[in-house]
Amino acid sequence: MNEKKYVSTRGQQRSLDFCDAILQGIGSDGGLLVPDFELDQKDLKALQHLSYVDMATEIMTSFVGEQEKEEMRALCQKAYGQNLFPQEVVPVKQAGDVFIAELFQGPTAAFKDMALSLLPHFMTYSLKKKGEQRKVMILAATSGDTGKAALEGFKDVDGTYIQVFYPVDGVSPIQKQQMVTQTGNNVDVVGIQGNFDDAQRAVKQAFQSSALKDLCDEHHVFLSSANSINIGRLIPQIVYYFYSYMTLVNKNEIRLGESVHFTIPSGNFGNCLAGVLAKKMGLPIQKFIVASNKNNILTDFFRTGKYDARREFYKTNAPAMDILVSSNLERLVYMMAQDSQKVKSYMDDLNQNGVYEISSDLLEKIQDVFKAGWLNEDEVLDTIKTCFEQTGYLLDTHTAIGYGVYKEYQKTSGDETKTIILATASPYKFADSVYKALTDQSLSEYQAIEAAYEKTGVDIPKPLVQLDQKEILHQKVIDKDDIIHEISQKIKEMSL
Ligand SMILES: N[C@@H](CCOP(=O)(O)O)C(=O)O
Repeated sequence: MNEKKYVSTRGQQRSLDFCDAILQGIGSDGGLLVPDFELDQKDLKALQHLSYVDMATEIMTSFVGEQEKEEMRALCQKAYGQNLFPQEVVPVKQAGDVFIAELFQGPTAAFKDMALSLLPHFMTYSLKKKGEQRKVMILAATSGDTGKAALEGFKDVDGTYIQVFYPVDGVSPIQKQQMVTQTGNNVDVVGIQGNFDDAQRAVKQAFQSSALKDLCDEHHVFLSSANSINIGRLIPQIVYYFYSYMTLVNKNEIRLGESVHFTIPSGNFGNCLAGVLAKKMGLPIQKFIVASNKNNILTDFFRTGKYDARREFYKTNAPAMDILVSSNLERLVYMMAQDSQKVKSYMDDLNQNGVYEISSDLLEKIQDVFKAGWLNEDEVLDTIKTCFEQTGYLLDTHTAIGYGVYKEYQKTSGDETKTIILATASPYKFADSVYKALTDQSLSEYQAIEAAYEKTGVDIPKPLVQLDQKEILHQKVIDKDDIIHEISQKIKEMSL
């Protein structure tokens, strides 16, 4: 009997085992699935010298059950032990007095690869375990990085079809080119006139739509998600918290058991939530420093307890974080409050009125562990320049936000606790902004890649080399209100 069960943050979903949780992707009540069991306390000493594959195996097993450990090992080996990542899956570099965990060494040069190289294996594993005969249609909303990583992960995977929606004017030119040139016989990439929140909202609605459910049944298809709403996206992300921590231990930068801070550039909040799970599993994380761009709704939330989405949406030079409805905050509130009724009423408030406010005792608990801050676009560019000049480390626009927010925290608090910043993407994915930051000159995206390389000597990730030469295969752009229709069209085509 598998005792690792998952329930919804909103309390109205029967409990599911790991495979059903992965396949279903989201709670049937619109909530997000969370573990309904005490998380294993990991023995840090036993993890200290493990390879990435072995560490991932240990962590995954905690969420599936000991009896499936060897199967987990085989999946982790496929994801991290072959040729998708370099030998050092997550290098931890030093930039001045901070440590930077480079999560962008995978096939699409963004941290989403850390989970999306494993999620497709979870998915096929679960399809098989459940004897599922239907095809799964994976939906993803993206503000730039998830889309490409999900496409790359799921392309040509048997039994799956993937459809990605991205804001046509809301991602970097490189991110867009990565998606619209995607090959594979089961992929669909659709631009929308709208923003990420529009795409995410429609995708969430698709899961709740009884008309779509009927259509799916008729065509022997079911829906799942490649976004961090799927618990299968979060679990693999726990591993790099442990791994980067152990790298510092093994380099004698910290003692085993010493507390550290993590700084996380945040949008949909999945990256941070994985850290919260790592902390619950015994990783000595003292604080999470949550970094935002001008869409600073998370900063306001952590400072005031009020989540107010009734505000202007900005397009910024850190587009992957251009998000106002940060899905995984729901999981955090659930985990801190342990009260699904409360979560449901907050989410009802958010959906109906665009705002909710948590109780003061809950805020106090959250503020014990979370600090938050944000940078505007000029500050992002200044930070890239200063960091490069002072340390020689080249940040992308999102990681620069993490770096800048951390530096401000360090200055104002005087807190010198060792800190790891999660680097979420290669600087070359945002080359025009990065080049502008370094030189104050504007170049087109592809010229900026070359020029930034000339200036810094930082290697250009292979997947971005000659990206501009690739054939454009996906040109479709639709209105944000037509997303559900587009999904239904694809369901019909899938069974042809
Ligand atoms: N920043 C993301 C937005 C979606 O986040 P996810 O972690 O829920 O997939 C992106 O780059 O698409």
